[in-house]
Amino acid sequence: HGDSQGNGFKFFGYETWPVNYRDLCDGIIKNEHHENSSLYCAVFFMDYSWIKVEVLDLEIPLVVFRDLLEDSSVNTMVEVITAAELKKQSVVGVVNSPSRQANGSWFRRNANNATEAIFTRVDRAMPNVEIRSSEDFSALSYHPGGHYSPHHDFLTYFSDSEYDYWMKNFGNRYATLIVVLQPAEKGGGTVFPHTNTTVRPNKGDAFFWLNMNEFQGMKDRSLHGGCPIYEGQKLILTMWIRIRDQPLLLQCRPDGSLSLDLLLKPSYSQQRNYYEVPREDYKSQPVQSKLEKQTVVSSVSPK
Ligand SMILES: O=C(O)CCC(=O)C(=O)O
Ligand SMILES: [Fe+2]
Repeated sequence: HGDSQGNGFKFFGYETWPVNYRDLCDGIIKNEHHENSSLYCAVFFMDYSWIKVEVLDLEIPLVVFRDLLEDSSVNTMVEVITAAELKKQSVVGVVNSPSRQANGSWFRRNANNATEAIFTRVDRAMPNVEIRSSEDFSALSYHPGGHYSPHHDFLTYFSDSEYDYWMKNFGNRYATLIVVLQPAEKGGGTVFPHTNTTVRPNKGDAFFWLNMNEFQGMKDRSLHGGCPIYEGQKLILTMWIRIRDQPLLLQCRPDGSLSLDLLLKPSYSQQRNYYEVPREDYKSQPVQSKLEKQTVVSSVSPK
């Protein structure tokens, strides 16, 4: 850590990065550190294969899925993106913004064998996240000098009249999943400044976090940015997952916090909607006299 690999490297949009955030980006060196150390790891068996999850932040939460994808689907996806015509990406309608320098293209989940394989694998890894509520895959390519300054994926509108198709039908951006197809040679992590964390996973890994709090407002702590690329090309797939039909936020504890079990131990809770126990079911149980005075506080009423 404390590496100065970014020293002296000026890029278009340099000034959109607070110095301490850029320093946080530069603390990560390829093949030396993947990212700041994990809090803990979990492994579960799903559909005949192991899923490995590491927790980097409990509060957002931010998790990394290791070796999620097979090389073959990653390689095919890289070929597809390389052959596609990529467009300069914009921020809130502004093309060539100093806050975002990347090229990209959208891919439907059933666009080709690779997108289908990736979608299916992500679905297996997160059975309690409804990824059918997500926008198309956003394939992004960053070259040296490319970056995306720290921002929130949660969208802010000033009135309902500004809502687009996604907002009207699927609501706001509840969570984000990023699939790493190819890390840059130098630079190009993803920084979460409020957690002091830079994620810089390897080919075939993916990471996931929530952009919304339990009141479905913006989660400040989800602030993140695509660190500047110093060498090589970074290729990722971003999946912005909308709030429609999501079980995780409904399963709040009394203090409003989120149970990570649905992410880390989903095989215990196989069925997607296992938490939706109607209150009536509790009432119809014969109540033993000893328990009579107790109130059921754990049931969550379906919305
Ligand atoms: O490039 C990155 O690491 C971050 C990309 C990002 O923030 C986004 O696509 O919303
Ligand atoms: Fe983002």
